Amino acid sequence: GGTGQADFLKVLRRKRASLEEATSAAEGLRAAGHLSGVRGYSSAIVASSRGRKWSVAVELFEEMLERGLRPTASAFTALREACEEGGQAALAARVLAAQGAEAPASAKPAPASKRAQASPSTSQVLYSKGALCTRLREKDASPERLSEATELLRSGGHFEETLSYTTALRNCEHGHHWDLALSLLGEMRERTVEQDVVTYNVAVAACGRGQQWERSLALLETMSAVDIPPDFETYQAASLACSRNGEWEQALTFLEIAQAMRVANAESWHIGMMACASAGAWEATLEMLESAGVESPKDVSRDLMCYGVALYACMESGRWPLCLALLERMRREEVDADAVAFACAAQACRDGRNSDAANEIISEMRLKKMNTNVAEVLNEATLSVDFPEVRSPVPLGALRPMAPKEVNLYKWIRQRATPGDVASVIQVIEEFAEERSWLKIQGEQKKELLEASLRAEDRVVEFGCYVGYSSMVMAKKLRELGGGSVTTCEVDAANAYVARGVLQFAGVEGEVQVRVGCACDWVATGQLGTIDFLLLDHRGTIYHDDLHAAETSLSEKALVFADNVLYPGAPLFLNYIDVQGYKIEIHELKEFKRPDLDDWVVICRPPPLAERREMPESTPAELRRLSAEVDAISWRSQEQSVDWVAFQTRLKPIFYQWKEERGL
Ligand SMILES: C[S@@+](CC[C@H](N)C(=O)[O-])C[C@H]1O[C@@H](n2cnc3c(N)ncnc32)[C@H](O)[C@@H]1O
Repeated sequence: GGTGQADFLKVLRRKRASLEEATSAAEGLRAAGHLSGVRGYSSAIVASSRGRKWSVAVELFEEMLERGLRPTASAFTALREACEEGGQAALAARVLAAQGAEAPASAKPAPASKRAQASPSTSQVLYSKGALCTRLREKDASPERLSEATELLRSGGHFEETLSYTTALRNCEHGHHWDLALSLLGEMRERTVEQDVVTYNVAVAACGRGQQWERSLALLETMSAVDIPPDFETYQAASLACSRNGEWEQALTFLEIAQAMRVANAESWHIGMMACASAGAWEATLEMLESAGVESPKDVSRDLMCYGVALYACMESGRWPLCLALLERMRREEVDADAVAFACAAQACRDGRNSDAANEIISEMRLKKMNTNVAEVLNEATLSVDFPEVRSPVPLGALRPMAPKEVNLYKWIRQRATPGDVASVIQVIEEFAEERSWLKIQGEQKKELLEASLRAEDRVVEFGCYVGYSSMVMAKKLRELGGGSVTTCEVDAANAYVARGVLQFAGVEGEVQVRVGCACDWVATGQLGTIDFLLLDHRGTIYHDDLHAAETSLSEKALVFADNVLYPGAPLFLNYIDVQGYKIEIHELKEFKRPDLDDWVVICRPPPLAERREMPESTPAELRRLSAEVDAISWRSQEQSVDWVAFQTRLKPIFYQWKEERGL
């Protein structure tokens, strides 16, 4: 007695557990009645596959089929992978065949000749866990849409362990769906999915963001009832919850508890100070400045951070003389003020009609070569991009050195476009490219072709997100068509953060998820889900490699849409799709805002699953040389200006000859 479903599953999941231990855990599940329905079996199959006990997983699988039960999609996938890993290719093929067979599966798995049919598109539509969780971030999602997303997560077998629930809760936090977060928390308990301190921390945060600070407090009590001790993040989340609701005194109470329990740190202290400052409690803020380094956690000192918050509090409450005194004291204590600190003081003086003092501060800023546009500095200090994948918001200022043009674009959008109106954001980006500086986006003719190529319910994967322009074009089009999802990979973290900010502003964060990293690494994780529409727009000279890696995820109706095939050029990709037997369509058009540069967009369709081949062993030397040249000029173009037109004049005849030879 005493051992619950979660404990047995834990044993099954453990890679180091022996086969005997795993078999008796499965026995334990059966004895306790946890193997009665689809969900119980499927969780056990997923767990034993993760733990590399393919034989246990297969046994459970056979048992399910005998009883006329159909495993969940993730059980199928996990089992197939476990069989493949265990060198059981024939078994893996049988599992695949059973998945392709009509539901519910019959006792006898379908013959292997049905294999080609067993692609994901013949079974139920499978969205990746990430894509479904992303929907929970939509702030104005209807209850029906939210419950559809959670139902898809459940039936897709994505809700089998702690981490998936926690991810969903985190997304609920960002979508302000505190009620859904609480109900998922309850569901975890009912289904005996293990809860940990992180699960509760996220739930506390979700209530806080949903303006339900009292429920946050109630959760702290639940934690002690279920015997999960809070950690420093719990108290931070709780005091942030209070802070968001203007309850600064309550926030300080949590700070005190955290300090008494020795789990407070500098971040906790700053959250407390900000709670006071933003609620207008300037005296309390200044008191905290005094106690910094004295009665505070060890890692706190009277530094720029504390002074900055104090200056902000005094500015907000109109105390300009205090601001001047603070600046003076910073000088004495040799704490260097930054642009934001100066700007707070200058703004306070202006508000107090003391323009002499304000001007003096501004000349000091000028001497230090800081931006002297006070409003702009303050505005940028309050702008940050905030999304579930990072623990705390990323301030725009931190992104500026890495992506100055893109940060300016983001600010442009915030000033000119309408929040939540994706069409206006798309248009403002085009205007920026027209009026300020060129952007490497799929505008004009390319945009039209992209829109015309999408189909309802397409699960789009994009390689090369940049600032999210094409992702938004697709999300908007998919909305018009009635549904679908976009997952986009971006290797440059600064671009990806800007993109997330832009997507959030446009109100499409529920349909688009940004994955930071190399496209091929994301493919390797298997987390991109099934792909109906693959958009290649990252680096032409590696399209063929990344396409090959993604091929096993392509659905039967999959289309590949490749931009920049002629300019700057993707010769090895052309060769690849030709040799592999793709159906190829070439669209001749112009590069965005470059009427002097021709380009090709290639739309192609992979051969049926059964006919797909390995990577060709050799490619013609001429093409490889061409590809190396494209790489070289592309790298050079990042440092200096290059003559693209001349380069094209040389390249074009080779591409057109290739095209003619194939009658395309
Ligand atoms: C032409 S831009 C994409 C434009 C975007 N599709 C649009 O139209 O709005 C190419 C982007 O791909 C990114 N990139 C380059 N190599 C990559 C890789 N291996 N994986 C993911 N992203 C990559 C670059 O950082 C750059 O932001």
